[in-house]
Amino acid sequence: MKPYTIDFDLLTGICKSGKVQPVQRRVSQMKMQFADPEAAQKAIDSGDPVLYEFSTLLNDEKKGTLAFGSTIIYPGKIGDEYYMTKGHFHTILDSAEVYYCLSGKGFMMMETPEGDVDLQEVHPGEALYVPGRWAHRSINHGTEPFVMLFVYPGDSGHDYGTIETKGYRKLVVERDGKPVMIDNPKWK
Ligand SMILES: O=P(O)(O)OC[C@H]1O[C@H](O)[C@H](O)[C@@H](O)[C@@H]1O
Ligand SMILES: [Fe+2]
Repeated sequence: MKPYTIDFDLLTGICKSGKVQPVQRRVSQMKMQFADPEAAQKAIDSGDPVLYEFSTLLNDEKKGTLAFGSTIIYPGKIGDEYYMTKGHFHTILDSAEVYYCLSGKGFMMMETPEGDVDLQEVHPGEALYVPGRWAHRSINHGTEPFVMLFVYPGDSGHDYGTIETKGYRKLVVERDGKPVMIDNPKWK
């Protein structure tokens, strides 16, 4: 493999050269992850908005490589729950990941299989280190797109199943105009 460079706009996270194509996720792709599936269905019926999109350079997906890219979580809510990513553990559970916030602001919701929970707010210019073993989900509680660069080991893989079946232990919802962390009533 040869070295290469790639552009990411420092505000929007968009790769203008088209060297990497974004993947979009809409409400219909994660209806059951929201606390209020009826609110999700309403959003689907009225145009099924894009919640977030990400552009990943996967490279070889082999041990020793790095995958990297940008992710954009759009502002909005489903019921009183903010737009967020599906979230995942890494298949190789002890694989870490670094995020760097380019613009907007938001949270990273993290939890371990043992039940530790950590919520970190990130602002432009801040890097976040997600150690191995921590599932991670990005949440936009702001009014602008929440944009981050990320880097993780190329062979780490994505385990979505655990989160899809169990859910996250905690949710972030809006109460009196402010984000608050609450227990997930549907957590199994
Ligand atoms: O994979 P999701 O939980 O849907 O999140 C979307 C993307 O967001 C991140 O920034 C990760 O680094 C990517 O690996 C991930 O695929
Ligand atoms: Fe990840």
